[in-house]
Amino acid sequence: METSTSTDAADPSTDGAAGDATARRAPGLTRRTLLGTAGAGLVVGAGAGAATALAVERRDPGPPRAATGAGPGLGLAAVGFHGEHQAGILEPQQARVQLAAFDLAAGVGRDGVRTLLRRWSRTATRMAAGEPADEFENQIALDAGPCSLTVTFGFGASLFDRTGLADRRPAGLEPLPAFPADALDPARGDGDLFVQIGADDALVAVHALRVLQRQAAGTAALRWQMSGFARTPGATPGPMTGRNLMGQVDGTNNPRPDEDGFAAKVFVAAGGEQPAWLAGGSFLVFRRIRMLLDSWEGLPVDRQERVIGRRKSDGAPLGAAADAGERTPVDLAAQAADGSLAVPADAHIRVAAPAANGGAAMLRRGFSYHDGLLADGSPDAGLLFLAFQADPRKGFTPVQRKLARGDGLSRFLRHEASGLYAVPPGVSPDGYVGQTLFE
Ligand SMILES: C=CC1=C(C)c2cc3[nH]c(cc4nc(cc5[nH]c(cc1n2)c(C)c5CCC(=O)O)C(CCC(=O)O)=C4C)c(C)c3C=C
Ligand SMILES: [Fe+2]
Repeated sequence: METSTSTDAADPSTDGAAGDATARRAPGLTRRTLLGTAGAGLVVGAGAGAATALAVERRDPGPPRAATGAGPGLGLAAVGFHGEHQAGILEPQQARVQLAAFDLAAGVGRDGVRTLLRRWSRTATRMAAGEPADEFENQIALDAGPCSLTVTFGFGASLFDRTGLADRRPAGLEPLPAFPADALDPARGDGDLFVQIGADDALVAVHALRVLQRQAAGTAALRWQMSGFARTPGATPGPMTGRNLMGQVDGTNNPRPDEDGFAAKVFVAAGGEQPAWLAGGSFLVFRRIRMLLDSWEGLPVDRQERVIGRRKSDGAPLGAAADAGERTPVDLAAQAADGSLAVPADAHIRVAAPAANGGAAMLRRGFSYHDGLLADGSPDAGLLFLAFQADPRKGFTPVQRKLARGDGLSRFLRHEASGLYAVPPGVSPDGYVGQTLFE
């Protein structure tokens, strides 16, 4: 059944990196959605393979979240695995994420990785369509639909040495520099292969990770794994940008897919400095950033707002009118009643702004985490910072250099793990992720 899912333009004013209405498809493919089949009364679950085969070859996140809300629509929404770019970059953030990195087993080379990537791609295609996962199906998500599952793969710098492909390693994978106050645990960062699994249901996300992990047995083993979360679709009366664990509206000033130069900020261009195999791909910077929440929550709200440079209630920039909103343009020259800068000199948005960093920009798509308590009783909680960009040497690195030195927010943060990955371009229906590198 064909559907007429409404727009091809994304609307980042909603609660994800790229809004709720992104609709793309691989060239030559029809747009068929699970919701379309659901309209005909079809029940979709992990065991409903034959019935859902219709919906495999396209990428479509389904209807706007506001219309979907909670309930069956949430489970039925599907994002096809195939497309120009990998899924999980432009789509709105799902409620749950699993992040993991794998290291190759000793002696595994290019052929072994190629075989694994073929299997992972085939299985990710099936799971994204709500089909059972090949031979390692474990029934964890048996009754659920795909819940907007996306599986996004990345390659760490070490993969290129281990597979004899050092000459094809992108310049953008140059290791990130050490930043002041970094307290990184190497065991929880980097890795040969990386995967970001997003879904609007925790079981669906964990199911996908378990399957990929078992498929990799003998070829690659988990190096680290982390779980994160964001706002559940339908939790707010209407679509809105989500909040982080500091209570701030977070994600407002992300580059927007409908703005000039968006692709150049986020995706690797053909014919540029990066190798041809990565054209249409991206780079992903990952940082596990713990928030010192006990200190933060002891700060009065007006001081919290000056640390960021935005109002906590609605995310409007400081210095803007009372009826301003999150989308009101930031005026960095605005003055408070006493003549001081309304957005202080060390406010996070002033220090991080592209205008203050030679235009450096990135698409932030972070998730919160809360993993219990540390030995001192403080929460082990914060942000799994994820930022897609065309070149980290022009995006993340210069911005983080400035933040580490002069950002008022950094007093409340600890960077505890880090990873940098080349994210290959999207996959064609008869191909596999990383094919342009491995063939
Ligand atoms: C190096 C890049 C960045 C890191 C690391 C980072 C960490 C971080 N940020 C917040 C909360 C907010 N960040 C906001 C804006 C913002 N942050 C960055 C970059 C990094 N943040 C940029 C480029 C921007 C946009 C600046 C601009 O152009 O205005 C905001 C404001 C709302 C928004 O625009 O998203 C918040 C809130 C936390 C909590 C955090 C680490 C845990
Ligand atoms: Fe930030």
